[in-house]
Formats: sequence, C-alpha cells, structure tokens
Amino acid sequence: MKSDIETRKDIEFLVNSFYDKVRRNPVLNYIFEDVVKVHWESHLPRMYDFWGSILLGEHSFSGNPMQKHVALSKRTPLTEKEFEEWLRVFRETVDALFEGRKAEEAKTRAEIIARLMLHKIQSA
Ligand code: HEM
Repeated sequence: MKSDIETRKDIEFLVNSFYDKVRRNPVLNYIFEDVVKVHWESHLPRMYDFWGSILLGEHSFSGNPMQKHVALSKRTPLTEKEFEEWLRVFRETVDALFEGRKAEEAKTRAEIIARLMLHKIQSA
C-alpha cells in the first residue's frame, strides 16, 4: 500500500517526479525549456517550498505565482489545453506515488489554483 504525503522528503519526491514528467511532455516541455529556459536548480526548491507550505503548513514559500503566470501567458499561450495537461500529469504523479488525505488535498488544491490562474489569465 502507498503512504500519504507526510514529510519534506515526500514533497521533494513528488515535485521531482512531476517535473521529470513535465520535461518529457510534448505540450508543456517547450514552455519550461524554450520560452522560459528555467533554472531547474532554483525552480525545484521553490516548488518544494510552495507545496510544503500548502500541504505541510511550512510557511517557507513567498512569491506571487498568479502574477508570474499572467506574465508568462503574454509570452506564450497558456490556455485550457496547457492547464488540463499540467493537471493531468500532476494527478497522475500523485496517484502513482501516494495515497491518503494529503494526496487528495494536493490534487484538489492544484485544481483550484489552476482554475484561478486560467481565469486571471483570461481576464488579464
Ligand atoms: C499551464 C500550466 C503551467 C505552466 C506551463 C507553468 C509554468 C511555469 C513556469 C515556466 C514557471 C517559472 C519558472 C521560473 O521562472 O523559474 C512557473 C513557476 C511556478 N509555477 Fe507554474 N505553470 C503552470 C501551472 C501551475 C500551477 C497549476 C501551479 C500551482 C498549482 C503552478 C505553480 C507555480 C509556482 C508556485 C511557481 C513559482 C513562482 C515563483 O517563483 O514565485 N504552476 N510555472
């Protein structure tokens, strides 16, 4: 049986596994590699902090993801298609690795945030 997301190590495993898949994903990869040329060494720790704050109450993340993604959408299309694919890969990653209340919460929170982001992008 799989266990739930409980520790910072679990968060790191989830985030690393998710972005391993994103980096092999034809819909999403070019945004990270070609449009933004993401520095993975700094992006991944920010994402550990983001999810650690949401799921473990860490208070380690400070930033403005909404504003960042609105700005990103001016450089490359971020539509329902990209968000659906992001969520599909995220759900698939969570379900492959974890099971439990926090795992469910991760998927629900991702969906709520994605919906809000898309709404902000469409009304920007
Ligand atoms: C179409 C879907 C998405 C794409 C293509 C995308 C892409 C990106 C990119 C390229 C960055 C910038 C990395 C950098 O500058 O180093 C970023 C940052 C980030 N993304 Fe997304 N993202 C998507 C959806 C989401 C969703 C749904 C969430 C939350 C559930 C999220 C959370 C974040 C956070 C927290 C950051 C860091 C912001 C910061 O550094 O202040 N993203 N994303």
